[in-house]
Amino acid sequence: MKILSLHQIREADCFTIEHEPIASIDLMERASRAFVNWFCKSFETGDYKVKVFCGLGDNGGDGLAISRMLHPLGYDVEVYVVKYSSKESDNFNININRLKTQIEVNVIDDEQFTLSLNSGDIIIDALLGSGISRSIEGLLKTVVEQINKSEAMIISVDIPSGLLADKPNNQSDTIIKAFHTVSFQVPKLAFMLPQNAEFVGNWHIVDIGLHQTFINKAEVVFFYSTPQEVEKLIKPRAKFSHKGTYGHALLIAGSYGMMGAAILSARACMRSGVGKLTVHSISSGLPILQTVLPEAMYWEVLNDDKFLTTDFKIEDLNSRFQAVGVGPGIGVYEETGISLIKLCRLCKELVIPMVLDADALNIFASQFGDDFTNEIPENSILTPHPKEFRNLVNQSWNNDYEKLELLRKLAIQNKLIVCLKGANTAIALPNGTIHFNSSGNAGMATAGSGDVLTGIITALLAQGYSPDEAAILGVYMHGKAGDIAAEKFGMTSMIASDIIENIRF
Ligand SMILES: NC(=O)C1=CN([C@@H]2O[C@H](COP(=O)(O)OP(=O)(O)OC[C@H]3O[C@@H](n4cnc5c(N)ncnc54)[C@H](O)[C@@H]3O)[C@@H](O)[C@H]2O)[C@@H](O)CC1
Ligand SMILES: Nc1ncnc2c1ncn2[C@@H]1O[C@H](COP(=O)(O)OP(=O)(O)O)[C@@H](O)[C@H]1O
Ligand SMILES: [K+]
Repeated sequence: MKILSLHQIREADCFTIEHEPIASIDLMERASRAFVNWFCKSFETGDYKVKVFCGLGDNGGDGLAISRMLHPLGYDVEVYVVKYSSKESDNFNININRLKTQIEVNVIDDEQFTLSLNSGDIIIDALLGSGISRSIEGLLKTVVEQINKSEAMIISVDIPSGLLADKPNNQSDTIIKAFHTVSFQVPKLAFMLPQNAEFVGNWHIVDIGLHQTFINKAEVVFFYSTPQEVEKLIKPRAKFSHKGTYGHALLIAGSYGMMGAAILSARACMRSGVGKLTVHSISSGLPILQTVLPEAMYWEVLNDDKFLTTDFKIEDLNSRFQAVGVGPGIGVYEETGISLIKLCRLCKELVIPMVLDADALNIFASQFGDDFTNEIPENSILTPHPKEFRNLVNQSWNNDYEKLELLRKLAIQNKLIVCLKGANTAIALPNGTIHFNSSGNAGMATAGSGDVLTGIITALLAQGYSPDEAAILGVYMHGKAGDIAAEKFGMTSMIASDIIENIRF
């Protein structure tokens, strides 16, 4: 799903009005109806009040229309209009006239006003929408602060009032802290970013029928990968296929005291459809590996080191492996760094796709400085978490928008696929697009879950998925497995092994 810029959202509105054609006020009616449908599915009527706070622009117009629609459905609706200026939008004025015959409208025009808000109330925030052009001040600020202080559940229409849709707010900005945000047609970039989580809450998209011709043609940088879109990438298994059809993966993982990382990524690799898997690890880890994962083959480090010190040769890899995953638990030893460089050079020469994770990335950051990317083959997949990413780019950022720009730059300039992990993992592709993942949950913030991801993506590369597809599909299936695990065990109790056991291709 495309994430349109604010400018494109306005253009999509205008295009729809002109080409459907539909009057602007009727489009507002449709948007408000879509919100109301969502609301009715989510909340039954009861002995609580729905307090709708409206601004004076079109977002306020939505709030008025929503109030008019909810009232006859049996909801106990109270309407508040915050009169922070003398200018109302046309659609606001039409809707206030339509509403007035039905419900009394409370006007807030004095900063001394104290709102009476109870914990059982539902507040609908229709103060400001995507038309915000400056920080919230004065009367509006007082109202937003009182709403945020209340214990009522806040539901924002389109976007939390005060939040900018696709650029950073000032740290001191006053912004509604919604529990739910119900947004029209497409998600906003702001929803994807950790810095806005406390404002956006759980977000939902409702279809308001903006013209598909416009949306299909719109050129965008950011995408939200919906389950429907991503699951289409899964290749069915052919009836007469055999293990050779699904590739042979090499996973290089583990060191003394870190064999768990190797086991987790290897198990996840086997669960993700690879034909054959060889694990390269230290020889003292061999008995553990062979016991817990008899499906895999092993190639141990010959000298009995506690870490990887392999002098990789072309004949070790040539015509054997279709994908190489390296990093989980290998440690950041200098000797391992030398082996890693040899490995990367051979993979580049033999054009074997790679996944680089965890300590492989830490080695690059600590031993190879700013030139680290010269050694990484083009089209490799990197899977850093934010701290590993910071060390890799050797730069910090003031806000999440700057972080995304650094991510894009890394992917474009070096022709890499970089998965910046976390909630809504951001996958940057060499073509400059960024794809946000839709699956996963905070239960995955547990040791070893990143190792699982490395195994999954390595398996997909070995099966012939392109690096772009392997990254997008792998991250999604990892999150989906985490979601199933969370349902079974609870977010707090689930562990990385539970993610593996619930991978479902
Ligand atoms: N255009 C359309 O066809 C549709 C628009 N819709 C709604 O319209 C919204 C956008 O409407 P608008 O563009 O009128 O924008 P807003 O409703 O956000 O209001 C913008 C108005 O408030 C003023 N303003 C901006 N920042 C302010 C601040 N900090 N303090 C005080 N006043 C401020 C602006 O000068 C402008 O007059 C969307 O978020 C959505 O809710 C929906 O009804 C769907 C259809
Ligand atoms: N709050 C969260 N919501 C969704 N996914 C998360 C969350 N926290 C972590 N994850 C996922 O869990 C994995 C954690 O990886 P990582 O930090 O490398 O863990 P480890 O190093 O312990 O293996 C990543 O895929 C990340 O996207
Ligand atoms: K709003």
